[in-house]
Amino acid sequence: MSATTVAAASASNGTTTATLSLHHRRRHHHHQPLSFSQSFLPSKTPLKPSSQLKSLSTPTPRIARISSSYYPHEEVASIDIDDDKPREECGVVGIIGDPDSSRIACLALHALQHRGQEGAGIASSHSGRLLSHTGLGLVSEVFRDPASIASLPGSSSIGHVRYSTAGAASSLLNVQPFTAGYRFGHLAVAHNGNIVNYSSLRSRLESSGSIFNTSSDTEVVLHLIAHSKSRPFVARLVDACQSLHGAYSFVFLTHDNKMFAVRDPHGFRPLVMGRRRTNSAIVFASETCALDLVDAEYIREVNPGEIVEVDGNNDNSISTLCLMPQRQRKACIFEHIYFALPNSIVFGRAVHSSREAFGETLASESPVLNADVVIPVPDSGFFAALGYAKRSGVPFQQGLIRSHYVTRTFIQPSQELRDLAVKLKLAPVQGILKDKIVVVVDDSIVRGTTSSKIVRLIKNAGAKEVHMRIACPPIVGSCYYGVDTPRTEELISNRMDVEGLRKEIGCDSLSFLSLESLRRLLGDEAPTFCDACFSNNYPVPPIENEVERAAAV
Ligand SMILES: O=P(O)(O)OC[C@H]1O[C@H](OP(=O)(O)OP(=O)(O)O)[C@H](O)[C@@H]1O
Ligand SMILES: NC(=O)CC[C@H](N)C(=O)O
Ligand code: SF4
Ligand SMILES: [Mg+2]
Repeated sequence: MSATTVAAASASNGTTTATLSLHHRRRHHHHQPLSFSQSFLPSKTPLKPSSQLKSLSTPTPRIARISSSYYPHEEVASIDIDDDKPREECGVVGIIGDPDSSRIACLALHALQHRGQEGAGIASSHSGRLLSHTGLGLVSEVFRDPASIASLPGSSSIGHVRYSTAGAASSLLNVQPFTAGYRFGHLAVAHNGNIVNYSSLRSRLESSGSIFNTSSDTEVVLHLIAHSKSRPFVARLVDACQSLHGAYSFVFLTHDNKMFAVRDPHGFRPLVMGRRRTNSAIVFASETCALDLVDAEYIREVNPGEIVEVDGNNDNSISTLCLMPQRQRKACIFEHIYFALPNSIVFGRAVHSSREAFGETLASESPVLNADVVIPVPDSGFFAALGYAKRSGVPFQQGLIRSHYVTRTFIQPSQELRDLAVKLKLAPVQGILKDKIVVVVDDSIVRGTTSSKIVRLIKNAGAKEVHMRIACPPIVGSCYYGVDTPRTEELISNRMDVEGLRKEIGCDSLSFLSLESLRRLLGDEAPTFCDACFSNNYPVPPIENEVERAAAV
């Protein structure tokens, strides 16, 4: 049994009652009951679809101007959506050298929909102008009307799907790409990540005259570019990025048909580059699954600290520049655990293989004696469960069926409604579960709500014993680099030990993959991954964000 495993004293399968010796330093020990105060609504309901179409071709002011400010009346009330999960991250795309660039960008955004469901947008460069269309909701909602794509002509486009880390989730103003005018022309940006020193940068910029139009951290980069005195554009970009701390995978598009893909020196967030097989258009995307969908062959990652420039006026010529002195890569391991799609290659590794390996090791570390069946918690627990079953030799079955019409985001006010929410999303298969010793494998536990509901469902379906196995270590720290995990106090593994959590969830035993095993599985590359949400070792000190989050309580 691993050091992060605990079994119920009453478990009759041979697992022993464990005394806890967790590897992870707990900063907070609030032994309070979970507090749930949400309302039950499907995810799409609260986000009133709203969109805006705009063209930037007017004379330019001295400072950066965010075009969405032209439509302040379209701002909608801020509504808090599901806060008990790690929210996905954003997804970015860029296509240059394709006469149908906005349509291809839209397809690529569909492939990245799992990375953000709050808003979507595309900006294109056409005849010296930037055009854009952004809206709240899913890609299919924002681009439902074919006229929206038709209104974005041009051979280069960038796109974005958003899940907010800074700035109101339901504000149309915060939906990217942002387009801005300044003294050298027009510029659009799409960002995945989170700028840790955003507040101090914003204060500094405001004291020197900048007027901000959004509450998003991303906007600071446009002001920094506008303030830079360097030339050409790429030098202004370097200037701006040198002031940023934290995580950024950016795609920029200029009015004169140039595209710039940039990754922060630690390379927290993924960004890959490919080439369309049909017409050699260059494609940038957060994940390779987007390249696959638009028939682009994978070329390589944009390297940490690198700027890749593609000149659409010069036969898509590519030049690259190292952004800053080399730092150690700190790629987000949570991409492999939960966020990325299993069919993507992220940070040079196949996501499905990582998950299978996590599951296999979990099976070796935390076996369940006499288990009858291993079942995954769909969707993201699938490959870890497969790995667990393979290593343990216990049959793999689909004991929970997931509805394809229910998204990840649920808001529920009471226990009855939370149970109903899970019933809508996940249905137990009684024939597989009844009278069985069931091993349930999920990728992660954040607040513990999903796990407790699932255990109840499976027990109600007649299971004899339910053993939860989690294919990552306990999450004890918030993320400041682009994953909007709840505040530290809300993370259940920060509020109780594994035995407390097991009781809360109501299962017969509970085990997590240990941090040591996770690192061992990454081999020589382990030091090049960020695992701060498990270890509290933050590669970029999150002091400013800590202060902000505390103030926001
Ligand atoms: O402990 P919790 O706060 O409940 O959060 C953890 C759960 O949330 C995620 O699933 P989600 O339903 O978001 O997405 P999925 O369908 O892709 O697994 C994750 O896979 C866990 O199942
Ligand atoms: N998750 C993300 O990458 C979000 C990007 C940006 N920080 C925003 O809040 O819009
Ligand atoms: S803190 Fe966790 S979620 Fe955030 S970048 Fe690091 S590993 Fe990823
Ligand atoms: Mg899940």
